[in-house]
Amino acid sequence: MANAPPVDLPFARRLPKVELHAHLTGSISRACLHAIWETRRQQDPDLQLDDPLVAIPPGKVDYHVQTFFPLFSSYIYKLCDDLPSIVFSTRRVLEDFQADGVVYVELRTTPRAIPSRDITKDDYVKTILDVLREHNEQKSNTMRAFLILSIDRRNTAAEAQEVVDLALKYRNGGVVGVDLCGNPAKGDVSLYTDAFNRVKAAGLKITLHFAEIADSGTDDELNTLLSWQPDRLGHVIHVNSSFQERIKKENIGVELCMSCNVHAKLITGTFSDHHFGFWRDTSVPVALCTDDVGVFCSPLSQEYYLAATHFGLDRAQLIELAQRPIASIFTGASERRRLESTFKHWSD
Ligand SMILES: CNc1ncnc2c1ncn2[C@@H]1O[C@H](COP(=O)(O)O)[C@@H](O)[C@H]1O
Repeated sequence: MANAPPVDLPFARRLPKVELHAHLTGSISRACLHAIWETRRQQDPDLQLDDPLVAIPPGKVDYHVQTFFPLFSSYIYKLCDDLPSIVFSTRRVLEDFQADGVVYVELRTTPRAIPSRDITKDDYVKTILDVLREHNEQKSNTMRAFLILSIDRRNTAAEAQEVVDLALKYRNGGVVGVDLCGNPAKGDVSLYTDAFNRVKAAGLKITLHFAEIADSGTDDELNTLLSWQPDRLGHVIHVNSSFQERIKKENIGVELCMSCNVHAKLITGTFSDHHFGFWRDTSVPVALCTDDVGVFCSPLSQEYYLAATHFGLDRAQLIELAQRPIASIFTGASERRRLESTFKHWSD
């Protein structure tokens, strides 16, 4: 590769990629939301929801903590509130990741009941797992997809236990772990200690949103989160050197979402200031991730391209970087072997 041309977007797209931090509802493209809105409007001409292309204007990516979370509760959840919309959007999300060269994805989603349509949290999870299974069984598909269930920081301790119940019920049906997500400005995480202890005791994997904002990066909160023995951590922004050392010592995988962090102003500065620059020089598994490609509009190929551009990586270094998440996938040996073999046989 001595004289290989510099990394460009087509190369980053062709590169096999592993996506470990993608919220299902946040990964729905505006075009897909628009298609759902068109269908819903045909069924119900009195539909009281704006066109997604108006509610979430094309090109707008500057959502921050105060505007980002309401986008889901006040809009997208209302639009995607029946099983056909959930099936349609999940299929599209899988197609979009695969078309971008992703070969392995662990999507995550918060179990959602929709009482007005008689949909339980169990129905919601089962519906998504059916779509994932249908995708994985299709031999021509080059990407395999698995599911992480999220506990939202707005959940009560009992609701968190319900998520764990579902994760355990469907652990042989495609659920590989449990996440803690939601507005980092809300909630007291110690409420979920029993729930995550149950996840760990059952042998399921744990990933946690970690120190996304200064308020959720207190020593108290981070000590509680680390006491649950997470396998991976998302964002990892407001982390002082003593927590960095613990993460390194315990070799916990880090899921880094550059575009989200820059556009949502979760970090100070821009791409070249991102803490990817710190973690890339450690030996922990590093995974570049999209977080919410439907909102921040940067597919995984672009995240790799941005890393190459802002941190001076050549093609060989990018291929190496793309393999770093394999050590921290939640599925185990057979998928790990498949991914290692994919990279071994891949040539540009
Ligand atoms: C900025 N980064 C983030 N930090 C924390 N939580 C986030 C997030 N991005 C998304 N979510 C969580 O994922 C839900 C949408 O997908 P699902 O309905 O679960 O599939 C949001 O409601 C939010 O709680």
